Amino acid sequence: MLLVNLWTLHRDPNLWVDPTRFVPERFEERELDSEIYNILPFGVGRRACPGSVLAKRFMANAIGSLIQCFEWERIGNEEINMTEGIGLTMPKVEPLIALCRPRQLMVKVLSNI
Ligand code: HEM
Repeated sequence: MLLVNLWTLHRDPNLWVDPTRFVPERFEERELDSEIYNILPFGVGRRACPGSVLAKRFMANAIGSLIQCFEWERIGNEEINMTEGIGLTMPKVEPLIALCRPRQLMVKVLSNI
């Protein structure tokens, strides 16, 4: 069995400028499905994730809905500690606590669900 270390690949300073900085703009210029093998969130080849198309669509919908339907605020002003904890889903050592409230336009919609 061959396991590819995606964690290291996605943080390799030879492949990424300032790899641990959150810079979503770095993906603007290209498609994730391109032939460039320095980002493989869904694996590659015959055993690659069969749910990748669903996941990408769903993520855009989920994040879009969270932003469209709710106002988000941080609690506190201190810098967010991004240190990674141990676990399969990469938890943060310090959980991020945020406050959300439905946007005025959404109160009626959400109270009917
Ligand atoms: C953000 C969401 C997701 C990520 C990052 C992700 C990532 C991955 C990765 C890295 C693999 C291993 C690929 C390999 O072995 O090279 C995998 C396998 C798999 N994923 Fe996903 N996945 C996601 C969502 C989904 C969804 C929504 C489904 C199903 C609806 C799904 C179903 C599967 C299955 C069945 C496999 C095993 C494929 C095999 O071993 O042949 N995944 N996924």
